[in-house]
Amino acid sequence: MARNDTFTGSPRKPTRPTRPRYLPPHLRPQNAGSVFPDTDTPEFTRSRSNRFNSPRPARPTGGGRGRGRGPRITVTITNRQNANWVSNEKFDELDVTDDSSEVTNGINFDAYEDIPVQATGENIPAPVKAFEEIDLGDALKQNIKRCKFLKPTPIQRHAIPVTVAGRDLMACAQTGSGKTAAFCFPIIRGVLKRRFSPAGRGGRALACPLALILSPTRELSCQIYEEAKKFAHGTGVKLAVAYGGTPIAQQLRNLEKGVDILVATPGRLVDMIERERLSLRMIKYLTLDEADRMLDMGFEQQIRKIVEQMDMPPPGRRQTMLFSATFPNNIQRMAADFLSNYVFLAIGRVGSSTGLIVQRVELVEDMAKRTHLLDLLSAQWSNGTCTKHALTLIFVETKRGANELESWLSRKGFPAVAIHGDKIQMEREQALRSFKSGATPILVATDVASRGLDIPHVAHVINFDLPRNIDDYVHRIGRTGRAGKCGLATAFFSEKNMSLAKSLTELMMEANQEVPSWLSQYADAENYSFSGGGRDKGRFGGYDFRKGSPSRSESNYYSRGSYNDYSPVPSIGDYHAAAAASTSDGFYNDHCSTSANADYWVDNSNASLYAAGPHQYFNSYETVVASGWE
Ligand SMILES: Nc1ncnc2c1ncn2[C@@H]1O[C@H](COP(=O)(O)OP(=O)(O)OP(=O)(O)O)[C@@H](O)[C@H]1O
Repeated sequence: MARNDTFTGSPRKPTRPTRPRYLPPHLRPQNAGSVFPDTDTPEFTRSRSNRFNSPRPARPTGGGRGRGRGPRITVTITNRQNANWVSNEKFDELDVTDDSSEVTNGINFDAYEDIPVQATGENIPAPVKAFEEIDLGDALKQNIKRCKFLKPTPIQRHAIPVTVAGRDLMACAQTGSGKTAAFCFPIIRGVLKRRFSPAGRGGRALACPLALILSPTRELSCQIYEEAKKFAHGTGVKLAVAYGGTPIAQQLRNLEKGVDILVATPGRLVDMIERERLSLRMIKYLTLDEADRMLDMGFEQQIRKIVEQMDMPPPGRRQTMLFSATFPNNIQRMAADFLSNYVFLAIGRVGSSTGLIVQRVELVEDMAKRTHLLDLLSAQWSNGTCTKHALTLIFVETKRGANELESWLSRKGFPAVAIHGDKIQMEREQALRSFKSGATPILVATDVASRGLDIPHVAHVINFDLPRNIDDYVHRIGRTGRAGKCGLATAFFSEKNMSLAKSLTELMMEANQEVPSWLSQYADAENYSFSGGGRDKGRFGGYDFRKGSPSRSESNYYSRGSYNDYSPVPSIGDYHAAAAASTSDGFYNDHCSTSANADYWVDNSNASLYAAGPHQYFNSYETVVASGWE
């Protein structure tokens, strides 16, 4: 924090000595005392210290603190006697952006109609076009309006009717496309309908929630909890969150107060069950967010224990929802154990890397990465595109690497903070807060921050070290380009990453990105050697593994947003399968026409971004920031 105090010129006393900041000669502007001169202004200092000193926004403005994208507006409440005032006031405390301009500015809902959708399973409930079409209850609907969710996103349009109808679901949709609400709304609705049932709920010492939402990281669990709290505001539905790294006592006390919906990470959940403070016997709704991660080798045992070996009702007696942006076939197969007569939904164009994210891959030797990063950040700075409203998230491979890069960047005058699994929870939370607020506009992270986190204003994701697995890449770059906004992702590709060349090339091609010729050559070479890190055939957005390779006759429906449109618009899975089988049923042609219509949920005002060639790199970046983020 001391470093950031220096950077912003905050009058607060630093808690530890300020590090001297070196400014490389090539970065020295004529009269700058900071690498980020705009944040040195008294105005920024003032607003930042306000934010830190007061945990809540000043009233009677309606502007929330947090997750907003774009400038906030001040809503003056003219009638404080209004019956809604108290309720609205409390809602504001829940970190809701009250920027009425942002929804229409940032998200182009018209582009929804072009989204390719695949749904398989028996008797699939029809999708809806508006939240009003679903019986969600008045209180929940009011909260949806307060959140400025004017229209459901494609995953919400298709998934909510399925789960409201009581069906199990395996859903695959692009990063940042609104999956959280897609599982929260039906759960809250269901809990509201059930919670007054006379069935015993355990009593004070034993908490028996009706719904359990599991996620792989503490930060993601907290985020889902905060989001669900907004949706459940004023409904009487009780929520609690349980995650490791913090004392369990307070979390147990919260459970004692009663809990309908519990959001948890697996480890802490098991701990609570083993202490006999929590029982899963009343669970009616089970959600695994980032389900493929939850069922991969790292978590599978724990999840099986929770779902199969504790007292949770079996499939059929509970409703199970699995959500992710990626769903490899082997994981789908395993996940099927947890489901009963489920609907499979794949929503999104190709790959989970939406056209919203401009992807760049640069060939950089390991030894040269730091210099290259410095050049990149310097260029951003000179373009004014590394500010509190255009954050940069840098992924590295190891915890040690994260610490080292954080220190090095700070020494070079770039305010950075690191997050990784070896930091204590308080440090992790502080780092994230500082990054989100823009006080520290660069976050260096391991994969602990790669999934699910919805941080407004992340304009640039840099894969300083590429991950080993293409799915991790998809999730990492998905921290930008969210909710209809544009973003930029840059990857440093070195010799170590050869095994990723093929899958990366495929992914970029699918997302209409410019693939450097050297990368294509590596990908070709990889074809002749091995295919480690490659994608399963027909995987993302993929097809239901129960059906094998997709074909028109097998699938229940393919559509572009409209349920009645049965035209076979393929997803990436279809694309691969079609390529592999050289089918003649028009997949390729259809795919091409889909590609031409590439803008899923795209802010069309950023069209120039997509036309930008390699030499327009920073110009295009500027476009992202100018029109997409601020
Ligand atoms: N219907 C909607 N209208 C407007 N904004 C929405 C809507 N649904 C979701 N959002 C916003 O979109 C953003 C991304 O949503 P969310 O975090 O649920 O994405 P996700 O699909 O879970 O992403 P990831 O795959 O990275 O976990 C959030 O800020 C959320 O508030």
